[in-house]
Amino acid sequence: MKHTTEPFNLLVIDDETALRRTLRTALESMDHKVTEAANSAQALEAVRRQRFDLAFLDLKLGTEKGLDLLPELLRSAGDLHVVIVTAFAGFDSAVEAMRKGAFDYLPKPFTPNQIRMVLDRSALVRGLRNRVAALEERVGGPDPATELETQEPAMQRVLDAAFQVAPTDATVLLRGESGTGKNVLARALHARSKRSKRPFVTVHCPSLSAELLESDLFGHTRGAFTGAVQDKTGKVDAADGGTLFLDEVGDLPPVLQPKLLRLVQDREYERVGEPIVRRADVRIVAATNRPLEAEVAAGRFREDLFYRLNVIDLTVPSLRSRRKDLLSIARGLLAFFNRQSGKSVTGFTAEAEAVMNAYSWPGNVRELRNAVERGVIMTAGPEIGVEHLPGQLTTAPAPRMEIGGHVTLEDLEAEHIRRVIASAPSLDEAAQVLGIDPSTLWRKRKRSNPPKGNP
Ligand SMILES: Nc1ncnc2c1ncn2[C@@H]1O[C@H](COP(=O)(O)OP(=O)(O)OP(=O)(O)O)[C@@H](O)[C@H]1O
Repeated sequence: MKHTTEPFNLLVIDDETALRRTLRTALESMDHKVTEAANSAQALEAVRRQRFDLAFLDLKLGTEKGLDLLPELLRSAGDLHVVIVTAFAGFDSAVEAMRKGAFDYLPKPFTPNQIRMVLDRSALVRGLRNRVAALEERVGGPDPATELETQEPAMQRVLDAAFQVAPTDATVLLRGESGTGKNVLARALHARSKRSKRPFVTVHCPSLSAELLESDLFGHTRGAFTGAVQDKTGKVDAADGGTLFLDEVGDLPPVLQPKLLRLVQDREYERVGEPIVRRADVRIVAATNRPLEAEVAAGRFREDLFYRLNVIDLTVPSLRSRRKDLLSIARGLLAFFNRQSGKSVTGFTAEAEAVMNAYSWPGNVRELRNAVERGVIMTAGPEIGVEHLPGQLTTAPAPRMEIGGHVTLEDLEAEHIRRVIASAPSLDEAAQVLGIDPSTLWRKRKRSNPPKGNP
């Protein structure tokens, strides 16, 4: 008998050994993984140690009552589906169990077909829940169909490496300037992994205070801190079986770094206010737009955590170093904004294309996306002209400076210094990245007279 859905991780809770074995045999013949528990204590211990998709719970557990265990099970494992099993198929106990949060009810004796129907329904509900979570993730803004094809060898190497590690569970660190598409690549990695049917969950490390971020990541129990009025599961739990994406991981507050290290290293964590060790089955992908080495050198990022995250590191190239891809990405974005606005703009004028090609795109693909969106809105004709593009494309033409290009060492150094300063949080840190002391940096800046607006 084969299962019709993905293999489940199942828990069978019954005090009678013979009944556990019968159910186990039936479930294993459908290729599911089964763990047994003979009483409440064993069941609770099991759900704390690992994640189960579904538990079969007998209403009669020797001297204990399955109905008393049900709320505790659900409290310990937020999204567990609990199916009540009983020989006393009283309507009242079924109603009571469903009221307390059971997923379904199986009266004994049941057939393999009835088991299969319950599992199919559970898979359907879980699949819908994952889809809702994925859609909620996108509510922040509709996403264009991202084009991962590239004409640039450097980008192709990144994509090749990314797709090679995608099916493994290796931790990946994505580096690259802001807006280069690290988020997009993280999703593509997940989509090509064996976890693709499980959730992809993003944690924005800089967006919350340390206290809220800890609860966002790991969850909390009621009363763990002011405002924690009820138990809450965290994103590690929500990502179980899937991928946890830690965006801007360099901004993770120091107090949380040992906790993240434990998660990355041992896949263990605790909810805030609950000293119970939980196990997480997540693949970790982290992203940073700052050189983490500088954060480590400045004592703001733990070195051991850095090494744990930096197992496979991939640097997404800036848009200015992907010139050959620029117009094809722009055309893909144009098609997207046409659909969104109901317009039918056919392309860019030759002059607009020349301006786009010459511009340095410090905000990378995000800036290009905004420029194309603006162009589609502003043009009344069939094409986007220079006048429809944002002003900075023409007023601040940055020099095109490529290593190995026709550029003096002095100009190259000045441009490198300008960019490091622009991405570092302070001049001291920029000096550290550059490997010079702050006074030398100050002198060099003065000499090269960088544009105003930099820190
Ligand atoms: N290849 C692409 N095709 C179309 N759009 C893209 C592509 N790559 C990135 N984008 C778009 O560019 C924007 C920025 O991408 P993304 O958020 O992945 O960058 P990021 O490197 O993670 O940025 P940050 O470091 O600021 O978080 C998004 O709106 C994304 O949809």
